[in-house]
Amino acid sequence: MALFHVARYSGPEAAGAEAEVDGRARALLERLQCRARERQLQKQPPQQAPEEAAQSAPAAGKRRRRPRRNRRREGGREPGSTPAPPNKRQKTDDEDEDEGAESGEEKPAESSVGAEAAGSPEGRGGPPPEEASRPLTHSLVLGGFGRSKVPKVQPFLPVWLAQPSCVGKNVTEGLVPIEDIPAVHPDLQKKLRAQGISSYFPVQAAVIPALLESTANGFLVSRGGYRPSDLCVSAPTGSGKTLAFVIPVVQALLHRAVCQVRALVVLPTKELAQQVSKVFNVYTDATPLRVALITGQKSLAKEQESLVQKTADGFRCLADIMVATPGRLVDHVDQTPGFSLQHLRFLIIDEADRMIDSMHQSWLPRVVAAAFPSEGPKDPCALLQRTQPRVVTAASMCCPQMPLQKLLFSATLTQNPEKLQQLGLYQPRLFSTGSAYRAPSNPGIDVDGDSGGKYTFPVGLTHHYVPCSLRFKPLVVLHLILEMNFSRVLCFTNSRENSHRLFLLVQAFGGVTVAEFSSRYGPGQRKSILKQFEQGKIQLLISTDATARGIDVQGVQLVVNYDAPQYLRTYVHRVGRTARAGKSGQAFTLLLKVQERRFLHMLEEGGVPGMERHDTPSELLQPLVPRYEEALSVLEKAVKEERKQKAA
Ligand SMILES: Nc1ncnc2c1ncn2[C@@H]1O[C@H](COP(=O)(O)OP(=O)(O)OP(=O)(O)O)[C@@H](O)[C@H]1O
Repeated sequence: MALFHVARYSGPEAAGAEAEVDGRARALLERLQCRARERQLQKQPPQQAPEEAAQSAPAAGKRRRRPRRNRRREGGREPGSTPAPPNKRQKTDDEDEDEGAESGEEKPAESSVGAEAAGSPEGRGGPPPEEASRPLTHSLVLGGFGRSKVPKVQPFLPVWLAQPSCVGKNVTEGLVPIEDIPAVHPDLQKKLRAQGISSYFPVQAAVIPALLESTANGFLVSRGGYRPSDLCVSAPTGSGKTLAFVIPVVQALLHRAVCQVRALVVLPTKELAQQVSKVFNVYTDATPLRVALITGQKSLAKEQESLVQKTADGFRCLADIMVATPGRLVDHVDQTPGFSLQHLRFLIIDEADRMIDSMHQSWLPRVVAAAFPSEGPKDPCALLQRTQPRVVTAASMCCPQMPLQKLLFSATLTQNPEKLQQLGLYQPRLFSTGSAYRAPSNPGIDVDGDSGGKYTFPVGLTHHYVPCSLRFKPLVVLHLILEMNFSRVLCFTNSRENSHRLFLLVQAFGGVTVAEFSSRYGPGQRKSILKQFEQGKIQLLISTDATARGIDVQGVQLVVNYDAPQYLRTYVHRVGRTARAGKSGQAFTLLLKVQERRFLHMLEEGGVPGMERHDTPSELLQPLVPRYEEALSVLEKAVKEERKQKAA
């Protein structure tokens, strides 16, 4: 820190006091310099190994929090001190918090800058408050004492992210009749009509032609031998993203000669994979194309049988399109003899932001390595031979090879370039219904690591919040369900224990057909529960976030967040189980007093349109109370019983 001591001439009348003040200033300056040296030494331990430095970074971050508390205590409250105006001070504190919450490697660097600029006076090597407040009439110390605001770092996005191809978000407007995209195969058009689909939704109208163009010359080489761009698609829940990739993939593979795994769809859950494979089955029906579902629902051996067949001269592939969860996919890459991804043309990553989060399982590098094997005998047919794509040169272009095109889909696609970089996208193109990236004013809000801008919601969805107390939360849920009398209500909790207890309580209360969906049940049971819910046999399904993403159950009219979701992305997916495909739906979130401010701010930041407050006056709840009290005692007994059984 630079400190300057400027002595000023103040006239003969001040000559007496000058010596005293000068001495005091000099002493103060010495103390400051001494503290600054000490701090410098603490900050930079000599010859610290890089690993140590990396490990010590979070600890340093923790240490920094303490001075902030001191600052709050000291700043402005000490008698005689010169505080900043209260609102301004508050704002600076919030900003520090934001910096602390920001993820990634920039965090320590940014935080330390923040600490320098806004730390406690002591922490900065400044004077203690009482000294700082004394007027220094003849000395002026320049530099470092002002609460200078650290300039915000503006995100610099690559052009493809900053300027996406815009897609209409309203699926009831801008529909494109099926016949207006003649590039889609007549057989597929027929199947679409047979499914009751007469027009493409906006995202389909944008993505299907783009994908068909990249496969216009067949799936082996793209137009002119060039490698096609990878596509990223960000569109609201229920806007028809599944068909946006199913139709072009099926069409590209329709005329394949030999069965090989050419399209691979990776999804985060078994239920979602099952749902997507069902859609593929519809559109590959009466074609030679085969779809394999690889999720671990069947034994590994059974799945192997559906993927490869041993023949006299090697192995025969049995699937053209594979729909898989990442764990089981890697099992097959490692353990299934004859399993090959060397002919993979499309890698579709659905719920891409969630899949990026699961990259620690390193499923993607394994898939890419399997698609571009570096060892083994070379295929004599040059067109089918592949090497990992590198820099495009004249030489690399002379021998065209089958590209591997990555297609990413999500309602909450990350706009964080660092996260997307992990996917190794090639000249990506983004189709988005959202507004361009807008850094939130409080990045600490969306602490799931993706603080990128706003999301778009289905137009037919209305958002409500219900202030309530912890004690009456279940009663409020019951009141909502009984009051609204919807036939399909999906209620989310934050844990399987909460789901189970609420299920037991509602069951004991009676009057509602209820079921729970969580990891307490096996895949078979979960499948059957979802089916019953879809058939309308279950009125209220209480679920963990296992059904929050992608699950497409027709006719869900109401989503209740019994436990408020912690992250905006979770909220987007949960409430997206209703108001799908242009229908209307309602979302209610129960909020405790302490949650209200943060939650409403999070939603405002995320671009949730018009959150309405829905009060449930106690007069309305009162008639339900006696039954509720009874149900509570039944729940208590049931929980005790379960504990006993567990212990036994
Ligand atoms: N063009 C269309 N016309 C009518 N209905 C359609 C059309 N396209 C898709 N649908 C229906 O819309 C519903 C939602 O589609 P889909 O599951 O693909 O949405 P999504 O965008 O993937 O949603 P999420 O982000 O929640 O996974 C499905 O029931 C599907 O059958």
